[in-house]
Amino acid sequence: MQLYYGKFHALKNVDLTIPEKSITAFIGPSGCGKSTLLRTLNRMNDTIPGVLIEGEVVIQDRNIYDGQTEVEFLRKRVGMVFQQPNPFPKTIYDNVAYGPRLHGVTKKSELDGIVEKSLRSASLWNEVKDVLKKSAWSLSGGQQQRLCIARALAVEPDILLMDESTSALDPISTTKIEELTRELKKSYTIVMVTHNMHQAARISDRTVFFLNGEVVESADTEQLFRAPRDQRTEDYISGRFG
Ligand SMILES: Nc1ncnc2c1ncn2[C@@H]1O[C@H](COP(=O)(O)OP(=O)(O)OP(=O)(O)O)[C@@H](O)[C@H]1O
Repeated sequence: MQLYYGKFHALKNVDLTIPEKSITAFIGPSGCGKSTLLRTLNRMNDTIPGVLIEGEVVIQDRNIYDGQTEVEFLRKRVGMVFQQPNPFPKTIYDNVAYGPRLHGVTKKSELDGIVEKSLRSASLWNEVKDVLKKSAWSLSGGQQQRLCIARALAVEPDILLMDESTSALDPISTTKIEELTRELKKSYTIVMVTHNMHQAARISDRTVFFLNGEVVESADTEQLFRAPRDQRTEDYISGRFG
């Protein structure tokens, strides 16, 4: 596929397959198009004026740019977690219940179940189970980020997009989210953008290296870091630029 911001050709001939139930990391220097591609996977670029996308992005046998796929379909199938934790100014409970309520779940017992399950999946339940009615903003940054993960999981997506989701966090919170991500890949397909090559090497199964809007190399993480095929990948991972 191709993506243009006006005249600027931001993604060039991107042809990728992202395996299910595994972690794929996008790496590359600032401005190479990692976040643009991530946002293409849930059509978050739709709202940016002047964006033109050519080609197909296929999720579960559907080209999400076919003109028929509703954004609602994507919002349910594809969850996203951002760089800065961004819980709503609501209680912990209401943050997690937000998506299910939007999708029509009203029964309290059902919502209670979803909230507990999602918070457990995000490894946050034990820390918050007694303070569910407290404001989400009373949590630490790392807890807020796990709450955002719980909020994303509450609508039972298949795919979880993470855009530098640990870069605003301290090392302990980062480790927690990395461990959590490893656990989540058993049930979800995870695509993450990271500036941190060590993080990609530590937790991802596949790594895609971008440069100037192009995919230079896409390979099993272990292979890409041990024996990159392209000289530019080698230069980047050995710290010669970026
Ligand atoms: N809304 C926009 N309008 C115009 N150009 C944009 C827009 N968003 C991104 N770009 C340009 O597209 C290119 C790719 O940006 P993108 O944010 O995808 O890169 P990135 O690899 O994620 O960078 P970073 O690591 O710094 O976040 C950059 O040259 C950027 O300036």
